[in-house]
Amino acid sequence: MPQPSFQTLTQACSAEWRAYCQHSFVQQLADGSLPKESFQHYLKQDYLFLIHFSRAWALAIYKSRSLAEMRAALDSLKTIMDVELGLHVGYCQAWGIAEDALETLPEARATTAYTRYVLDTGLRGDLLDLHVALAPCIIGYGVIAKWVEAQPGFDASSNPYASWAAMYAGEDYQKAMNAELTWLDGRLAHISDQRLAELARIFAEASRLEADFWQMGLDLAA
Ligand SMILES: Cc1ncc(CN)c(N)n1
Repeated sequence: MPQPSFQTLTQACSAEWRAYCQHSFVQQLADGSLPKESFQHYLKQDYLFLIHFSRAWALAIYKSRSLAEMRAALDSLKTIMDVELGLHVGYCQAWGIAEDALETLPEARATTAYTRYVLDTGLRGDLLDLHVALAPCIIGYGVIAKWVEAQPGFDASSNPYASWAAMYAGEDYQKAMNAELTWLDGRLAHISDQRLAELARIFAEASRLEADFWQMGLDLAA
């Protein structure tokens, strides 16, 4: 039997992974038909989401057992704080929403559910539990953005969400995603079947919460 890897997790949770990666929010993003209000609602909640995910990566630093692991988690934290949050602030400024107004937005239930699930999983589990809970986020968006850009209906010159896709398909984000894939593949290679089953449950739940996050954007849900 081949060694377990990140791909083993996506295969074990194929329904949840597909429902997340091929959600209608993503499909509408790719063909440019996503209503602007849905994207705005999503992106404002994502600003709040990223603040909590920064906390989760800070927890990964705390739970690390070596300097190499600490540096890897710090790199992911910096990708969120320096690359992703910058894109969100830029979009919101163009819509006339200042950064301090974003921080005081009320959190939608989907934002609270997902972020607190990941933080709780990391607090009660070990570093691998935490990384698996974070994987649909960091790896999923890199995969989704490449898929969006490869769609025949995607036209970067007219699609209103092209800069969103470009950031996640771009070099900095893809580098962070690949570093996470390498780390996960290395750690998953030697685990037992029982541990794999535990981690697959975490991965499935985090993927389901990602799909709920897209749905929150579509429904403009509070
Ligand atoms: C909900 C969500 N999931 C993932 C990502 C990509 N880090 C994000 N910005 N937002």
